[in-house]
Amino acid sequence: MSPHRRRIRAEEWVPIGVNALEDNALDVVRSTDNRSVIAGPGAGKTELLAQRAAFLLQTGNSPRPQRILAISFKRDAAANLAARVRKRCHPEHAGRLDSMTFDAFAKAIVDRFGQALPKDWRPQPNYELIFPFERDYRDYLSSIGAPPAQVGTRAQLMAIHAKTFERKHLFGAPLPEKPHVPANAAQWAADRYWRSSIESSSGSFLSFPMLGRLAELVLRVNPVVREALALTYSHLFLDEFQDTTQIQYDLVKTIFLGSSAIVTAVGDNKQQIMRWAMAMDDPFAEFERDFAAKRTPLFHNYRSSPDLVRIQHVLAQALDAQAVKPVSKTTGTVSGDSCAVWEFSTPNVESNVLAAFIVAQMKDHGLGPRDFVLLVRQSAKNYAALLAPALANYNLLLRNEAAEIGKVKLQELLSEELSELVVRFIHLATSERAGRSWSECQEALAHLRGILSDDDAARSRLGHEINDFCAGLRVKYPAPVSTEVEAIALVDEVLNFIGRKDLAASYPAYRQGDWIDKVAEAIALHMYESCTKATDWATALNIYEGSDALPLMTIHKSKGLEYHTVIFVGLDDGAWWSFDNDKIEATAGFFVAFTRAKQRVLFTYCAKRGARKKIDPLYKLLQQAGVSVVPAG
Ligand SMILES: Nc1ncnc2c1ncn2[C@@H]1O[C@H](COP(=O)(O)OP(=O)(O)OP(=O)(O)O)[C@@H](O)[C@H]1O
Repeated sequence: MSPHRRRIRAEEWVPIGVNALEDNALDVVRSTDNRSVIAGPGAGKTELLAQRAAFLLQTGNSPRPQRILAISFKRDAAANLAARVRKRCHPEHAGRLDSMTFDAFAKAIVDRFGQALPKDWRPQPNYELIFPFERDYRDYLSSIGAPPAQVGTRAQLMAIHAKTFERKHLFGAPLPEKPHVPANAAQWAADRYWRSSIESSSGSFLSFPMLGRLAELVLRVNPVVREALALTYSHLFLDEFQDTTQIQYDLVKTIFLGSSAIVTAVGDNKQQIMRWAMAMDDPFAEFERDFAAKRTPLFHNYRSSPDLVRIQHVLAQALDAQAVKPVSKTTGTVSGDSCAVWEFSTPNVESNVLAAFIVAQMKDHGLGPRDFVLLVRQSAKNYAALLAPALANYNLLLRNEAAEIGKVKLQELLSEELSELVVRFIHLATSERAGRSWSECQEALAHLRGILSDDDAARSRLGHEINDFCAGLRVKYPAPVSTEVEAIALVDEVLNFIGRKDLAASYPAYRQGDWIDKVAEAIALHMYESCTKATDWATALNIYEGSDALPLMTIHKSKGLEYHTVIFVGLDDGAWWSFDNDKIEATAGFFVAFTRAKQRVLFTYCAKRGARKKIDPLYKLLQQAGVSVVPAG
């Protein structure tokens, strides 16, 4: 049944696309107060948010013209939530959900209102985004010389750990309206850091944590803007709330605390894997206190088979002794062990055995390449170098999601609006039957150009324009491009047709700096790469989107995703070298990786890559759960 626009009475509303929701989930979907939902993996937390959006939009509980703001951690999680809502709601309803990442949200605020910041904090509008690492802070501290004598000494400066500098001194507290007069060496260094990032002679250089703090400040000192923003939203959803940083939480508080927006925060403490990136110790407790939110647990697991849920529970208890065992709502469909550690003599043998196994499983269970994921702890590129040729022997493509294309990560590139639009237009121009693409392209352009759905004349003109453009493109590019120059020209042509100005007007990220050019460059590079492996456009676009490629990614990138089979390559000290630094976070990472699987989890071990002494606790947990270690080649 296609979703309709008509308002549904709240009493008559039923969940869409799933058979049922557990009682607590339904209670949260219909709730009118602030809630925190803490539940294990696969409990349907993201699904609950999608259902709640549908409920609020379809019943009018989120009254027009107000909107719903959903904040996720990753671009694909944000896109996934929006897609689930689009699938279930009429476009006019789905269009009132703004689903984005925290970073995008903060950046959009600074991009829109940054010039209203107090002078000392006002960045140049064409600031550049930077991504500093711990070593950059270390280098900075050792490069800035000695503070003035009345403030402190160089020895005091050198005693500050780079992490403490970042967490406490740079971003630990909301920014004051006027910069502090530094009282000690750390404050002096932090103040200089901010000053040089904002006022350097070569422009402003801002990281996402800086944008978060600036966004909070601009709204705090401009109450009218803050109120307008708060009033825009009737409801706020916060997904993966366990990984919220103080910066993000302060921003949420400044905008929404005391506003009429109703907040729903969902997450799982056991999946907290971003403490290294400044996640708060216990964001749920603070949220419940500040927003008087009621905690509501969920008890089902809709993702994993009963046997995997049993093993997951052993891991869960290592992270939280009070964890309640969830009830699996699916059935096991694979024969043999649903989890094992496979030992290999060399990484080469490992790659070949895994490739053969995946191909056989695809055949046996009618699966596609994207039902599998190859997870690694880090250095995905090194693993890809071995695994890709082994898979290629079976005509399987590997897609390293962490690969950098120009200045953009592949995983990010593919969820860029511009990338999606360019692919749609090329598809429309180059395929014989592209009925759905045609209406998608028309819809997207009408939206960008502000053409209303009932303006028939403008829509018809737009239709002709699209047809003419695509006909021209078809003549110019009958086959996949064969040079990088050609790819750049093609992307440029499509981009100009879509309209840089209209894109910038609709998407703040494309308004700022040269991000749109970086994305366009990455699209062209990736398009060229994809074309080199194809003889026709359909195949080239397929390769571009990776719909038929097996994904390889780090644990961190796998958050929120799910696969039939998870293969974790390299359960050894080499990959988990920092295990001793934060055992809890490392175990949480292990838990996240494990819980992405619906039916099977395989770990691989190869002595050539490292011992398994440091991570013995992980092996012990598997042993405790009855998981066997077997020689596999
Ligand atoms: N009520 C339900 N009935 C059937 N399937 C469901 C239900 N709720 C969720 N699912 C399915 O279960 C899977 C897990 O749901 P979801 O991704 O929302 O879980 P989650 O709690 O956010 O997981 P995680 O924290 O592990 O990322 C998805 O495939 C989803 O479509």
